[in-house]
Amino acid sequence: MSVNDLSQVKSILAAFTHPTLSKNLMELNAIKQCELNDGILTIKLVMPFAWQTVFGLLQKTVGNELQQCTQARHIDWSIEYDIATLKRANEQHAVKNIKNIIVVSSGKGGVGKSTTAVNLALALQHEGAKVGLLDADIYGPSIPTMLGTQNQHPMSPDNQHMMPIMAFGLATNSIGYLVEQDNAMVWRGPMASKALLQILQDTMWPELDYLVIDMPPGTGDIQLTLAQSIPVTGSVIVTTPQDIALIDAKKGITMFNKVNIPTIGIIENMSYHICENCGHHEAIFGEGGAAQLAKHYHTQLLGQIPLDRVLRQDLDNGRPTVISQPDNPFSQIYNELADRIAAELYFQGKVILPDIAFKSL
Ligand SMILES: Nc1ncnc2c1ncn2[C@@H]1O[C@H](COP(=O)(O)OP(=O)(O)OP(=O)(O)O)[C@@H](O)[C@H]1O
Repeated sequence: MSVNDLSQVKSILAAFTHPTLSKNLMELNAIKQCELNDGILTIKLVMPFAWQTVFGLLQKTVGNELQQCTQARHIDWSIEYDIATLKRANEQHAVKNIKNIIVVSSGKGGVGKSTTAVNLALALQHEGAKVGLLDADIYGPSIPTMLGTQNQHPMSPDNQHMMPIMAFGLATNSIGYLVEQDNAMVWRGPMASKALLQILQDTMWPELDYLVIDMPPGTGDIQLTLAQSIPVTGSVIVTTPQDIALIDAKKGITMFNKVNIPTIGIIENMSYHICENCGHHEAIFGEGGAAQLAKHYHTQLLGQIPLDRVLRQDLDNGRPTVISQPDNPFSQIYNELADRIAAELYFQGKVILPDIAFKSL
């Protein structure tokens, strides 16, 4: 293959545009191999954020054009991930082995924050990352039930630290594994936030690209203390399109702004209902609110998740949709959401060097 052909291949790859690419693949320095041997074009990418679904789209979009320009019989595509560690708030509390922490919060209870956190964590893993999930929702630690791990308790090899509970490849810990739900509910502010921070610090996390934290709902003292103490890379706010939830979502954005945690964007859950008989989309809780909210606060509407029985049933059965039905369109929605969040985190953030990245307390 001539040098010209190779530069044409690179130009075609660089011309690929997608909402997850604020810089193109050349500018990202993501093209690590580009060779033609015996009619086989080998393309290897290394990406700094989870990107598997968009990688599939890239292949479909440019595959034919690449084959035409190189006359290759076949393209051998591959992707690896070297997920970047990004600057975070409260750096002095950085947790060993964890590159990036994404907090999932909501101004109001019951909007689907835990549902989103669980499916998002699994989707980030599906998209190529090593992922953990910490359930910090003291008022309703529902993640063990959603992952089917409700009867498990973390082991402590040294009576100080806890081994995470592994579920579908995720390293997890939850207040729900440790205390009876009713006991946790009565904890007062300082006690609750102290306990949650201790769980974060005392879990023996394996090396993780992303730790997703399911925060307690609301914007009170517990949430503020956590936001001021957890080494957070970015927050995502879950809301429904209902006015009352949107008002509370605003409080969430304001709280994170106050403590200098970037809000990566807003996820609108229960956005619409798809009629099981005719496929009609109905905006049960109203429409357009989350998009307006995002615009007003100069942030992004990251995705819209429909209200659907399947999502609830799968969680009630302890096998989230992303795991139990990977080909379901809802899993696709979560996978795309995961790519979007990982990319926004990267492009809105600042890469930090690994030596300070792995500093432990
Ligand atoms: N998009 C959806 N479609 C169908 N059911 C949903 C959806 N999102 C959430 N649910 C259901 O709504 C209920 C509440 O969801 P979830 O526990 O995730 O909310 P939450 O915001 O975390 O609540 P809390 O603040 O009380 O912890 C659950 O039964 C869940 O299965």
